Amino acid sequence: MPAATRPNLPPRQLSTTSGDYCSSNTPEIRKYLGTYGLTPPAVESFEVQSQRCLRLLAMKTTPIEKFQYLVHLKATNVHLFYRVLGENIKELTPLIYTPTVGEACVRWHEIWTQPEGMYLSWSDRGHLRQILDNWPHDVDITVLTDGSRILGLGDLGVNGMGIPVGKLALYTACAGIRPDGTLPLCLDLGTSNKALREDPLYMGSRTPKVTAEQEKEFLDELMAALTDKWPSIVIQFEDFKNPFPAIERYQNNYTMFNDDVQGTGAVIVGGFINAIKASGVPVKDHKAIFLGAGSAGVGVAKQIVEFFKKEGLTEEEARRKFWFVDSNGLVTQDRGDKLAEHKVYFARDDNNGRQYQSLGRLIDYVQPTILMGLSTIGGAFTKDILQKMAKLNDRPIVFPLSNPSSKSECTFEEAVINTEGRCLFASGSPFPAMEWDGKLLTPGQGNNMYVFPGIGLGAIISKAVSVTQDMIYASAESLSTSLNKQEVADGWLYPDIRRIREVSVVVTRGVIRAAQKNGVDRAIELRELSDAQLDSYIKERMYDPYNERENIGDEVNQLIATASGMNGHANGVNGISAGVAHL
Ligand SMILES: NC(=O)c1ccc[n+]([C@@H]2O[C@H](COP(=O)([O-])OP(=O)(O)OC[C@H]3O[C@@H](n4cnc5c(N)ncnc54)[C@H](O)[C@@H]3O)[C@@H](O)[C@H]2O)c1
Ligand SMILES: O=C(O)C[C@H](O)C(=O)O
Ligand SMILES: [Mg+2]
Repeated sequence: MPAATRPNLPPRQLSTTSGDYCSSNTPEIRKYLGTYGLTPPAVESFEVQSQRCLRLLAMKTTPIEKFQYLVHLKATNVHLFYRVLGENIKELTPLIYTPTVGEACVRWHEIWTQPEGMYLSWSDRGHLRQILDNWPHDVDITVLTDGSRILGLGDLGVNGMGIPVGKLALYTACAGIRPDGTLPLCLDLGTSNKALREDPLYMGSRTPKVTAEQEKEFLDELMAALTDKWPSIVIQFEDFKNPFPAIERYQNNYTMFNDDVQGTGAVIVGGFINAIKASGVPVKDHKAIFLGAGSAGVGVAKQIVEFFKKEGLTEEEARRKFWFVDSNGLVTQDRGDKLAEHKVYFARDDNNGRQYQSLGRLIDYVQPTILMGLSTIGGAFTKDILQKMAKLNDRPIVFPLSNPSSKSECTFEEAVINTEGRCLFASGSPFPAMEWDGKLLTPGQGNNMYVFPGIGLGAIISKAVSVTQDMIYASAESLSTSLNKQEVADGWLYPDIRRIREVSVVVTRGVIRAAQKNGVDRAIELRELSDAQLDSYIKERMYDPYNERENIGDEVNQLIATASGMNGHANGVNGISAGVAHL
């Protein structure tokens, strides 16, 4: 076949990142692009490409090398990346997200190779709206961090960019938000991490973190700029050290939510509802100890209060079911230190002057049915602690939720062994299944990845003006109903992550219905749809990498179609795309 020139086509800059050299491009596409002869001759199917990706991945020996390969794949062939991810979601999520993303953030300044997302610095204030014009796409959703509390790893400054990037990849993989509708955003407001500031490879401002007041001023400008540029944008706050003022400050005026407080609260309630059922203990008899009284711990407890209220408890009865422990011991009203505002609601006043410093002693005193960990203290649920829980309860509820794995309060194996296989378990980071007493036990993963994609998609599709408490709670309830018969029969607390796209549809529907109930939806035509119709509507709007051409881009399709005397897309042109969508 003669190598073709590019008849009737304007000059085009070829690019390695837009699929111009993709091995699935047919000879016709290669000719039109002028890449004929510049790639190996085979025209490859997705299966073959995928096989190569998985082999390449298997050749990488460390999680961080695998992470880097996947970053490269996303940058060079985005649809292939999402196909491979979608088909191997259980295996690959721990590589692009928690726990590997934790190590990637710690080493971001060493492993960075290519730009992803946007960085906005303190010195940019006054110009944020202008800078947003540099972003080349229309944005549906952004994940925003200042890097100040990355997982349980502390302040990592602009190294925290890995988190918005990872979360948004899950928005696409789990809820089908178009990749080019996502904006990872990292604020460069200085960092309290002295070692990073002094590291020659660090890529952020080498100044201490700005004050809380200055950060508010910056965020006020940013929220206005984002919404001016993209009026329907959904803004997710992530991994801020002190996120409490942000929710109160912005939730009524912007479509925003804080994933660590609200998303985490919802995902834990979702699994918790199932754990309570499985425990056999009536709601009124449960008592919970929380190790860690930070944004996530208090966020989770507040959502559980809502659940207890729906189950018939008064707010006062619900509130009194919690005992919080922070780095100074049991959170009480008479502890002698000034409690942070968010802890006051749960501070105990019935401790008779006793200040419990040790978790073990507190367990003896409270006799809890539930033990939650959001403390960032890896291994805090020791053998002794777990055995106490097992002695007190037939089915102790044990949720070590801190991330990444190294910060988990215990592993699944430790929990199973020390409770003789009886615990109802969910952890923030993934752990492998294990055999116990001839049975395969599978751990639940209580990670906000089960809900944030559906909260975001629900807010986008309903065009919500704000994200209400009812929308958050609806995501939890919907999640708890999304298990199939087999998962329920097997005693799982969360659905199989391999079904995450189906689960996200259920969560999205619940979120949209709650937006409608609260009257914050602007897409009011959706109110008329039945649940089945709404589900179809949601699915139709979800990005599906199998329906995308192999990265040849609309521009090239258009040119091919035009050159062939056809209108619109290249579907059917000389068989060019006949197979492309399903190669
Ligand atoms: N599973 C999930 O989906 C999920 C979601 C959000 C956060 N998290 C994890 O939860 C953890 C906490 O996040 P956060 O935003 O609340 O952080 P935070 O910094 O606001 O809170 C940490 C809390 O732990 C307490 N703490 C620290 N050392 C302690 C000790 N030795 N004993 C008892 N308490 C101690 C602190 O006093 C504070 O109350 C992180 O590891 C994060 O990765 C998990
Ligand atoms: O990022 C995660 O895996 C969950 C959560 O948002 C966290 O901060 O730990
Ligand atoms: Mg987080």
